[in-house]
Amino acid sequence: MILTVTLNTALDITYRVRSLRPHTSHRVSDVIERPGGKGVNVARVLAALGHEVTVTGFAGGATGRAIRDRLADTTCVRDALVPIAGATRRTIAVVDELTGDTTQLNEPGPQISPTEWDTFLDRYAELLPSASAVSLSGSLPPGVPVGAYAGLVRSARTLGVPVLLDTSGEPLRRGVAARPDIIKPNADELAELTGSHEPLRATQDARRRGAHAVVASLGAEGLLAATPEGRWRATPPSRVHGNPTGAGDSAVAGLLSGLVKRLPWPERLARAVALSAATVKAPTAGEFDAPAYEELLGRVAVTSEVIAA
Ligand SMILES: O=P(O)(O)OC[C@H]1O[C@](O)(CO)[C@@H](O)[C@H]1O
Repeated sequence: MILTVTLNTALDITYRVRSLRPHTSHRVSDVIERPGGKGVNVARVLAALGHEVTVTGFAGGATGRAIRDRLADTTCVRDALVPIAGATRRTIAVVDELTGDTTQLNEPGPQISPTEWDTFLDRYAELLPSASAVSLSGSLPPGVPVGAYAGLVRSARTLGVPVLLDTSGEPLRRGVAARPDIIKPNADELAELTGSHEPLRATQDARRRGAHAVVASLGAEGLLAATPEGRWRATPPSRVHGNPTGAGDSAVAGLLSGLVKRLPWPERLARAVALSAATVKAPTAGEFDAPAYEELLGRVAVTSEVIAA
């Protein structure tokens, strides 16, 4: 099975409004709720691709219950979330129907006690030996140590389980130093990590800091990868309009799926870009449009990248 870790799970709420304008009140035309947090989205996409997935992290309160009830209905996804006293957060994505733009509001998440953190570490240690790969995704809720991902990366590497890290800021900086197999920062996260706003050089720099492979998500421009086997750029055939929430998580699912199937890097990247674009096309955060994925897959351009001297 593939293990996805979401320490800060969320009940993702998507609101559609006619036109979003600050300092005014809005009538919401449509509300959709779904289990979220980055690793939960990764799990859902992996399951849709036919993989067996186990989800771990924390869940509590009515929001946590809602997530667990929905996960129970998701084929191929096993719930191994650790119960907590606090309540799982909500995130709100507001979709502006006129422009198609999305505004995202993410709550910080519940306080995690030292005992709850220890319980999670025991659960992770139990699950790791049967995982073919693990993803560590998203922000850390209050109370979880800032070096948490670094420790989780080290445990996976000790057991020889390939580990992908998708986070930001100091948890990313420390996690990279623990030498994960793959990181998937967006352009801002990569620039913050390396101090470089030139993505190709920044991906190389992130590798020098410890990541074996770096796959940067560059929005509409697709993915840029620096790996031990080479450097590639993977671009969707045309600009896709829609809700980008969860597009990065779908890219992570594509990379993990390709990893466990031992596909060559260019094929992994093509899948990741097609899944990401098909997620933007789907109306709800964290879902992908399956026919669009099949159609886009053959039309993603993957080209080798050379760094100018
Ligand atoms: O953990 P964060 O970085 O706050 O991200 C969480 C959010 O990101 C998303 O996964 C989209 O990538 C949403 O589902 C939402 O839950």
